[in-house]
Amino acid sequence: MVQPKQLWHRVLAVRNAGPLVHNITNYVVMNNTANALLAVGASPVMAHAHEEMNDMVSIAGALVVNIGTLDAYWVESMQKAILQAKNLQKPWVLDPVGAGASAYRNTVLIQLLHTHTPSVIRGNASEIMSLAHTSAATKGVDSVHTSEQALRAAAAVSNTFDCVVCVSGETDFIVYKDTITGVSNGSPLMTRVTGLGCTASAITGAFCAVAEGHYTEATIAAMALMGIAGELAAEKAAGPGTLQLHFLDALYNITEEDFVARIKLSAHDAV
Ligand SMILES: Nc1ncnc2c1ncn2[C@@H]1O[C@H](COP(=O)(O)OP(=O)(O)OP(=O)(O)O)[C@@H](O)[C@H]1O
Ligand SMILES: Cc1ncsc1CCO
Ligand SMILES: [Mg+2]
Repeated sequence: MVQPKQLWHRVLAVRNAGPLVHNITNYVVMNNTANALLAVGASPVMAHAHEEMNDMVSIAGALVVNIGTLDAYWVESMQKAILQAKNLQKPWVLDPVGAGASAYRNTVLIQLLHTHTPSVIRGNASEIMSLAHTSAATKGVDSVHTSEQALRAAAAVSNTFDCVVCVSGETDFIVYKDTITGVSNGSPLMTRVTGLGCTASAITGAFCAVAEGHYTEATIAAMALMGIAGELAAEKAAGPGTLQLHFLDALYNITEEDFVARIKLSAHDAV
């Protein structure tokens, strides 16, 4: 299994390189996501005008596509950006927010996935199960399943699209084909702040930008950083409001000592 120190080096790589991450994301989370990217040392840009998709992807280290607040114009932006990522061989991360909640979301997801296979898909359990057609149940953008329940679906999606799949939850599972790594950090209070899953996907994009193709390890490192920062923040927070503030500070201030002492990794057999 990957060593905590190796993962820490990926945190440092993001801080040192400061990659630009191009996000096409939802109205709800744009500000939190941009601030979280800055806190880990990356540079965010949120953009969706058709006219600038090619230029923006060409200067970015990674593209993150999040379907949280969809409309037809944005879908075309997403397709243009994904095609440019394909042409320039840049990593792209898909956050299938609300997969299964509407027929429109499902149709768009199929279009995006067939435009070019993502490097990583990061979603909650219900979203990943919807992508694998193993369940149609969701509660909008929130999961009604545990991440363990989505493991078989995650493996199926990874095999179908030949990409890394991360299912978040109490334990985050990072799945690539038959390799499954669990990250059991985090706090239940994280589910009471909107868009921390979207933040996880954006940070995964930053880690992929400096990963030189090692997207599984990049995703494990990003999810461990999310979880540990969430734990550190929850220890100081009085509720969701202050969790959000302490979370950004924890992302920014986290040390190798915190990271290595707190990380909870596990290896799992194929399901
Ligand atoms: N019960 C839990 N215990 C600990 N950590 C959790 C728990 N549930 C979620 N997390 C952490 O919260 C973060 C967001 O994951 P979550 O599964 O809530 O995403 P999501 O449903 O896509 O969120 P959103 O749609 O609001 O962006 C991840 O880093 C995950 O590890
Ligand atoms: C609440 C919400 N609705 C659409 S996107 C979003 C942010 C969390 O996914
Ligand atoms: Mg989500």
